[in-house]
Amino acid sequence: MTSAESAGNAVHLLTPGRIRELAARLEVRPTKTLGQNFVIDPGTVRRIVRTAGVEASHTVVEVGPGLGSLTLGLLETGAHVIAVEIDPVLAGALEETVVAQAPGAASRLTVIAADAMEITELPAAPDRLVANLPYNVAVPVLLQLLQHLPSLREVLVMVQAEVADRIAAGPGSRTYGVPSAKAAWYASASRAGSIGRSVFWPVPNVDSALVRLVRRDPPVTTATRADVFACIDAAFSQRRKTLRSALAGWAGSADLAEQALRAAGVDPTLRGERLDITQFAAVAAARTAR
Ligand SMILES: C[S@@+](CC[C@H](N)C(=O)[O-])C[C@H]1O[C@@H](n2cnc3c(N)ncnc32)[C@H](O)[C@@H]1O
Repeated sequence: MTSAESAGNAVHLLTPGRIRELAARLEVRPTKTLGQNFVIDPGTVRRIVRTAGVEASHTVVEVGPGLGSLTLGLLETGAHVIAVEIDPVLAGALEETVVAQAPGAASRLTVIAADAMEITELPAAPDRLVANLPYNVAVPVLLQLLQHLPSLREVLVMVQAEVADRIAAGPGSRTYGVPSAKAAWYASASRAGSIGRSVFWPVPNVDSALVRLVRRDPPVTTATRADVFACIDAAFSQRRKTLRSALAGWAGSADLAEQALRAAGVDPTLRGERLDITQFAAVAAARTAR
């Protein structure tokens, strides 16, 4: 490779100064509604990309590229990136930013101006999701993409630390709940590190953390995913109640809930926080089979 070619392949990550400049030029006023806290520290971008294990052969979907900090880090690996951004100003500016910071990488970027909650397919099948998710919709976006993009094998997302704990929690833990049980339908989840507040602009008032999810097969069951998710929602809608009462509305009555629980081999006096995804699937199947 000639030095001119290698210069063309260089990727310049966004520095805090460059981010300020871009934001001023685009007149970006970060909004809380869209969870707009931009990463301004190139070291953090590299850490996320390294932790995600992104390689040149990967096609990565990034939700919420914002000003492009993480997008450039992902492109630096040689991967293809499909970036889905809801804010039309940010979506419209991303390609130009990439051309300026990484001219040789622009052909590996596809920008989609859309709400990630409405994504059911993409122009190419991604094998990775890597994103600094908008915090207010992090869990629904994650579940939406795991559901509609079966090619996704691994996910590394930055979310609010408390949400990371909830996604990664196992049965019996205080933080185990709807996000943990539903995520477990698709993948095994674990915490992959903490991120300090000072790496963002504007500085958020919550701590952040990384969560890794690795796709696995859902439990074998005769119930549909929708049945199982309805059972999970009912079990946690009244967290402090026993499953017999919490599932009464869902099953038709407390007696019917008890029948389904017993048929699935689950003690009706337990609370929902004790059940793993396989047990939720068994309870949902037992009700369907009635
Ligand atoms: C936490 S910021 C991350 C920005 C950038 N990735 C970074 O790390 O600096 C979240 C981004 O998600 C975008 N966003 C918010 N809701 C969205 C949605 N439903 N679909 C797609 N993008 C969304 C915001 O406009 C914002 O750019």
